[in-house]
This record gives sequence, C-alpha cells and structure tokens, in this order.
Amino acid sequence: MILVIDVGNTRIKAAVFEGATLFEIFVFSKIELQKNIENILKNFEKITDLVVSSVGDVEKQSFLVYNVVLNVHFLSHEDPFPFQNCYATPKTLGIDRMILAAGATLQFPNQNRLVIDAGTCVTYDFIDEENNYLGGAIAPGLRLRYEALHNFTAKLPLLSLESPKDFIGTSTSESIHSGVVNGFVYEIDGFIDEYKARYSNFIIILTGGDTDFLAKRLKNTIFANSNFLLESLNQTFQYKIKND
Ligand SMILES: Nc1ncnc2c1ncn2[C@@H]1O[C@H](COP(=O)(O)OP(=O)(O)O)[C@@H](O)[C@H]1O
Ligand SMILES: CC(C)(COP(=O)(O)O)[C@@H](O)C(=O)NCCC(=O)O
Ligand SMILES: [K+]
Repeated sequence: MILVIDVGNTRIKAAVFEGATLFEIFVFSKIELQKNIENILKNFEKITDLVVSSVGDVEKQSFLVYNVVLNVHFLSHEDPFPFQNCYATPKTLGIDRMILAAGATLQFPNQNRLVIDAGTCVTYDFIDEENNYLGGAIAPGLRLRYEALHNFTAKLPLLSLESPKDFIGTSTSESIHSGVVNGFVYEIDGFIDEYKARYSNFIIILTGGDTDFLAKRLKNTIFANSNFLLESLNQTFQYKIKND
C-alpha cells in the first residue's frame, strides 16, 4: 500500500492506493500535515511507501521523519517519465505539471491530450500523440483572482466564489463575480479554442480544486476528474518502479 501526497500552493491532498485501487482521499492544510499523516498511517497499517510531489513550501524534513517506518520518495524531474520533455527549461517545470502529463500519457495512449489544472494557479499542459510534452500556460486561479482584486486596490472587497447572475454586473459585487468567474470561463474556453485551431483532435482533462465549479460552465466537452493528480501520482510512481 502506498500513500501519495500532493503539496499544492493552497492545500495538501493525499490518497492511499493499493495497485490501481484508491482507498481514501484526504485534504488538509500545511499546519495539519503531521497530524494527518499519523492518522492515515494508524488507519492503514499496510502502507510501506510515501510518495511526495511538492510545489509548495513544506520542508522535506516534514516527510523524511517517516523514513524510519516507510520508504519516502520525492518525485522530481530526474525520475523517468513516459513522455519526451520539450520544455525549454525542463528543470523549472513544476513537478505537479510533469505528473499530470505522465498521468495523461499513461491513461490516454496514442492521442493528443490537454490537461487543465484549476488550482491556486490554472495550468495548461499539452502532450501530443507522439508523447512529446510541449508546454502550456500558467495563469492566476479563481481564488487568486478574487484575492488580487482586493489586495491590489483600495476599494474592492474580498469576496468568496459565487456564480454571477449575468455578464453585466449591476453592483460592485456582481461586477467582481462577473469579472472573475465569467472572465475565467471565457479564458479557459478561449485557450481550448486556440488548441482546437492547431490540433484537430485531442482529449481534455480538467482537474484541481475548482473542477466541479468549472465543469458545468465550460462550453467545451471535458473529462472532469478532481482526483486526476493523485491518480497520476500513483501511476508515475508505478512507472518509476518499472523503469528506474
Ligand atoms: N476548501 C477549500 N479551500 C481552499 N480552496 C478551495 C476549497 N474548495 C475549493 N477551493 C478552490 O480550489 C482552488 C485551489 O485548488 P487546489 O487544487 O487545492 O490548489 P493547489 O493544488 O494549488 O493547492 C482555489 O482556487 C479555490 O477556489
Ligand atoms: C505553476 C505552479 C505554481 C502551479 O502550482 P499549483 O497551482 O498547482 O499550486 C507550479 O506548477 C510551479 O511552481 N511551476 C513551476 C514553473 C513551471 O511549471 O514552468
Ligand atoms: K495548478
């Protein structure tokens, strides 16, 4: 049994797998890390390996303390991946994006794939049918847009995510919701349309904390799976064991 942990910039997500079977998912904050790992290890005594993907600012030591009872693995760009990395700066490519690309390559063979991860940032990653990872885009995520409007102005309040009533906002709050939510949705659909203009055929995987909110609002057909990164982490680790 393995415990996979994805440290993002907002939250930590963890999952217990045995082979391809997912047993349970846990979502928590950085300060609750130790308490959660200890609980998980107590409930799943068969866990032998801890597999970590981190783009957040959690110290490696927070995981290395478990080295006495578990094999601790930090995935990095030096591990084997099932695609050709064509990024001009492969060492600065986020490990979360590499794992998403690996999951897309392994789960959807012989086709073009676009992965959209709507987390703290929204990231786009494209892997063509010959398994070349081409790159994509990084933009502020949904929550970040609300926070940026508040933090960088004198007058705008900090609002929580809400569906705009219309694209014409008739108050300060409605204008903010329209700008953030509609703007985000138009942007994602706009990106998808650009990819469609260049590639006749590809599948789209949507993941990240805003998956469910976005899935029903996009005009394009997508495969929505908020657990895609955790599943991909498990698959990338299995791939590493076979190919190291
Ligand atoms: N309970 C929650 N706490 C924080 N963000 C949440 C929560 N539920 C949904 N979200 C949304 O999830 C996004 C963060 O997604 P997530 O995948 O957790 O990010 P990351 O992987 O970067 O840590 C935010 O934009 C926010 O709108
Ligand atoms: C773009 C990211 C900040 C996204 O992080 P997330 O929203 O998943 O927390 C992360 O993938 C990262 O730090 N990337 C490094 C730069 C790059 O991928 O080119
Ligand atoms: K992301």
